[in-house]
Amino acid sequence: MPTKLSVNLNAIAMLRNRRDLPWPSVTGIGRIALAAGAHGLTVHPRPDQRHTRYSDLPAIRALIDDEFPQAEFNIEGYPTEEFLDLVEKNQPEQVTLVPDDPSQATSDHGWNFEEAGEFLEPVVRRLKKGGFRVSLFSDPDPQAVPAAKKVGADRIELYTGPYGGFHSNPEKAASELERLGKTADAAMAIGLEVNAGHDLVVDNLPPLVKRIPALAEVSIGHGLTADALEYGMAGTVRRFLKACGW
Ligand SMILES: CC(=O)[C@@H](O)[C@H](O)COP(=O)(O)O
Ligand SMILES: NCC(=O)COP(=O)(O)O
Repeated sequence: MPTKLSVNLNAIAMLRNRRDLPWPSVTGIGRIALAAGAHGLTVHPRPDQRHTRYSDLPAIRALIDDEFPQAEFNIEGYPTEEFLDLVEKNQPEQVTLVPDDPSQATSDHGWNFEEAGEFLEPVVRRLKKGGFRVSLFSDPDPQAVPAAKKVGADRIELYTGPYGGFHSNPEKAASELERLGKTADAAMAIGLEVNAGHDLVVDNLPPLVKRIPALAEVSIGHGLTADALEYGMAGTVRRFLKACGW
């Protein structure tokens, strides 16, 4: 089966949050993404709610339940008590735990499983008891994978930021791709499923899914939203010109 696509709505929410107006609508864009065939929706609510707001989550849950029951809801974030409560209230199919600090602009590294193992183990147990699939954001490091398995996760999500960042350096991108591939091989060999995300775009996806054919899911926000603007801009300008009377 090809890799599933979960559309991350954080960039849409951040754009909406520039004004006290309801557009672009996070659920409206989520509906368009699911109607176009996306397999799920991802949000990464942070404590300052500068992207997805906590109040967006029930509406996304209802959108999936009412209109796209085959789709999955993936909530990402650092597992504070507030975050775990949010997860339990909104019942996603998947929770992705990310070691990000509230001051970070975006996620930029995976868990250090040796250091965080004791902290993560009861969190993963609680989430799994609640019926949620648990994925752990992971750097591409094949040696680290057994520790991820030990804390009880179902999946790891490979952090693809450096791979995406080497878009103009094919040699470095190829070596980073191999590190991602070796980490995925190591994870799958011990029964972990593998997701991937961060700075993925139309150009860097084909080599990634070729190197990791069993990649379960990619979650994509920034690059996908940029493409939606670029490819949707011409038609939108024409609608506005028409509204001006042209
Ligand atoms: C875990 C991960 O890589 C994404 O959730 C990323 O943090 C996207 O979130 P932002 O678009 O809010 O940076
Ligand atoms: N988990 C990664 C994600 O959801 C999206 O990251 P990005 O495409 O916005 O970099």
